[in-house]
Amino acid sequence: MIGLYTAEEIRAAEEPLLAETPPGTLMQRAATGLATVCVRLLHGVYGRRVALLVGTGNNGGDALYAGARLAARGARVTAVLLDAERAHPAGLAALRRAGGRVRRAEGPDVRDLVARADLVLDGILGIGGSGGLRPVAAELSTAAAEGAGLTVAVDVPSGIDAGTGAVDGAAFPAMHTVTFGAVKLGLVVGEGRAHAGQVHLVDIGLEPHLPAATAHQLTDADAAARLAPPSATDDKYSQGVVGIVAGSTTYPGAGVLCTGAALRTRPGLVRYAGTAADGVRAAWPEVIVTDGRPGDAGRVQAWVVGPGMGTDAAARSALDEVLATDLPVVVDADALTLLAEDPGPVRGRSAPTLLTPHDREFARFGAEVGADRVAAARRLAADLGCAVLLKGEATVVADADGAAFVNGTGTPWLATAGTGDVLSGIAGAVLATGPRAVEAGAVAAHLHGRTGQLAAQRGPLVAGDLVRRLPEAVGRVRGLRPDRLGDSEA
Ligand SMILES: NC(=O)C1=CN([C@@H]2O[C@H](COP(=O)(O)OP(=O)(O)OC[C@H]3O[C@@H](n4cnc5c(N)ncnc54)[C@H](OP(=O)(O)O)[C@@H]3O)[C@@H](O)[C@H]2O)[C@@H](O)CC1
Ligand SMILES: [K+]
Repeated sequence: MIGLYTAEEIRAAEEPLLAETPPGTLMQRAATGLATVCVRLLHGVYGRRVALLVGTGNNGGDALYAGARLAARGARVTAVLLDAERAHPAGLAALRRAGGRVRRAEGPDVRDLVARADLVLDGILGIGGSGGLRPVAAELSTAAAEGAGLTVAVDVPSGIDAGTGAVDGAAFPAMHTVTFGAVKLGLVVGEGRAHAGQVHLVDIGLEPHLPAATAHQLTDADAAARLAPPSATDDKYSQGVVGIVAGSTTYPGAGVLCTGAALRTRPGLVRYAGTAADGVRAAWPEVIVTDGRPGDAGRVQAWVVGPGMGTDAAARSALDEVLATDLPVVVDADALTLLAEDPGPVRGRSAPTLLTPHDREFARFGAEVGADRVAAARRLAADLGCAVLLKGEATVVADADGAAFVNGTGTPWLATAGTGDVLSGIAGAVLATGPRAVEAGAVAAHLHGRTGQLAAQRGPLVAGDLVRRLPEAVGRVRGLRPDRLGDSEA
């Protein structure tokens, strides 16, 4: 798992490291790592035009020292100082010694210089910044974005809140972010994610001083650990039997997609109860189907309730029946609308419970999501005493105790009808294997995103494509190559 940290946690970890290393060591480590990534991204630097946007803090110092290294290798480097009197003096001297030039941000033609650069390094603000970019910095960031060159943020894209990903006003739009010591939470969630682009982590020796992270991102290996193949002793009942309460005569598709997703994720046994029974039976002959109540479906290890089920009295009664069991439950879509009216049945549960709202469903529980998506998910989870999966380009999953995951595999192609039904089916299949609800949500979001990426390789995707590609996506997450059989992997 990749630990995700706030600016305060990073600062606290830096303190002892600064005390035990000679002055300037950490900045040199940061600048060296930064320059190395830039050389790689530029495929060589000789003769390339590099513009450094330099603020008043150590973030600007990093940019100046990295610029000095690039200048020493033959790049044509110009530092653009946002406040000429307060730029990092030693960094400035190093850049000049290496042959770099220096300009004031307000100077004539600076905008053109930035727009024409092959590489623009954003050293305006790091983790010491607060609020959005001031006007001149904002204008130069726009010039960088409109230019043809690479945009690379130093540590964090200036103008984003490193701890939350919130953007208050303007922020630097980076294609890449080279971050030091540990991945900041704000680089992977909310608006910060879009501004950070691809994140590169540079080791500056911080790791031994970092606290245990309270927020994480899963890797494929982490997700694979929850998607293990059945063992030789497994039978159809022992792999986690999932029960699906979804779809209706009006919306049979939601039942078909949700059931199919559960089946394709964990095909041991899936049961279905609801009024889309005919559609589900026709689409998935492998599923045990009843058009009765959840209790008529037979024994399960986890329930998924909600997609397309409607919000009438029968739906409420089915939801209450499922929540009254002592089994793990995924609550999605229409069931969330019903639950928001009276969340009582969730508050009293002790079995793992995962709510999977999008922003509008989230707001029905009493408060808008706002710019800090991790805090919002944690708040609702703590309030209801269950896990909350808040959908988004970077889906956040939080538990009542504050443990949180930010998904790294999302793709905008997933913003299409029915993909949520697929996600809840996957989550139910994972939840039936026995993890904590927050972990099941994180694994489901990871697999759902990977499946979306896979399906989108062939162009626009629809939710049914996800269901079809799920087995291959599970294999890929587990490290299987599509052209090799599982038994040849050893
Ligand atoms: N510590 C370490 O060991 C290491 C740190 N490292 C690096 O240092 C970075 C942190 O450096 P930092 O603390 O100097 O803060 P930083 O983010 O550069 O900027 C603060 C300055 O900006 C100003 N300012 C604030 N908001 C503003 C705004 N909206 N618009 C305009 N200005 C604004 C504020 O001044 P103010 O104007 O508020 O008086 C202040 O002067 C970190 O991200 C990493 O890159 C690495 O080298 C590794 C080792
Ligand atoms: K920056």
